[in-house]
Amino acid sequence: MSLGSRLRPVLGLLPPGRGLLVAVSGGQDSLCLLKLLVDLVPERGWRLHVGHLDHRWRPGSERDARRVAALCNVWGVPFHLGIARTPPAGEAAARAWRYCWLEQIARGLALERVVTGHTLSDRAETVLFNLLRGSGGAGLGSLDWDRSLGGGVRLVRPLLGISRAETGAFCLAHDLPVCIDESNANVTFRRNRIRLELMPYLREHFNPMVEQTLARTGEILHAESELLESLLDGHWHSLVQDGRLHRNTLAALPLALQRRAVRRWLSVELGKQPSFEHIAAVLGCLNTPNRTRTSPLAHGLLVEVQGEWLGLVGG
Ligand SMILES: Nc1ncnc2c1ncn2[C@@H]1O[C@H](COP(=O)(O)OP(=O)(O)OP(=O)(O)O)[C@@H](O)[C@H]1O
Repeated sequence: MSLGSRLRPVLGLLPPGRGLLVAVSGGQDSLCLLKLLVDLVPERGWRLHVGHLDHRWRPGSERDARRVAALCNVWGVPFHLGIARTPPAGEAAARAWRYCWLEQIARGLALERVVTGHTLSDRAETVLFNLLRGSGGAGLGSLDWDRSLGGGVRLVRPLLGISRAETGAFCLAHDLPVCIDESNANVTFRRNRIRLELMPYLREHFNPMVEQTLARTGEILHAESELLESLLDGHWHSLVQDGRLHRNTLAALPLALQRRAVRRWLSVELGKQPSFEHIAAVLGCLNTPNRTRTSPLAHGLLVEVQGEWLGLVGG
């Protein structure tokens, strides 16, 4: 079956006539995505735009931008370029900058969707990456088809059912000018080691379909995580008041929801994801005497028992 036909079942995420900002790095996944979408424009009537970000991480990075711009010119798709003023320090900063820029451009052009070229292979690698870091279901299922990017813009990943091997073959068959990112071969990055060393090992020695299997695990865990989050939503109102957590309400929840509640509460109050140890420390205060305190969690803040409530105080 062609990749175009494989995409059909998920086209509901990209309704006809909508404005789409396609994030194109110039690599094989996003070029494949762009070509598939361009071919569908006559039928779907989308208003397509392309966004490319130059991190300025390596000399000559502007070459990738020129290549993508040239292709957009040939295909008649408006091209937008974001250039980092100073190169982002690391992957996480780069990702935050990319999504923030893409959302702003999309909003400025009144485009409802940002579309990225994440594949089934990315999803499988994310499951492994987060498993090795010790994530729970939310982290393992974090890469999904569709989520809010903020500002009324949604982030859609239509290639999550298609592997990197397939996007590579597609680009070859259509003679697309794929940009090679040499940093992808650098195995000092943990993600690259998973892709280049761990995944081939697992494929050879454990399961030839390991990518598909892990991607499916990600899909299952995402749905289960959504269910738990919606159950938590139902309790939130009685759990949290004025930034404090109600101890007895928390204690009455099943352990899985207790952990999620504390995780959500601390993420909001601390502005960062808490560790498992922090969550356990807070749950350790469920039956302790008044004024019991945890050790400091972050930014010099710790959790204190305040009668019926758990609150954050400076250490
Ligand atoms: N420099 C870029 N310019 C435009 N889009 C990009 C750029 N880098 C990545 N993207 C978009 O993000 C997709 C995923 O890229 P990549 O796997 O390198 O990012 P990631 O950081 O691993 O993803 P995530 O943001 O989920 O962590 C690409 O297919 C593309 O759509």
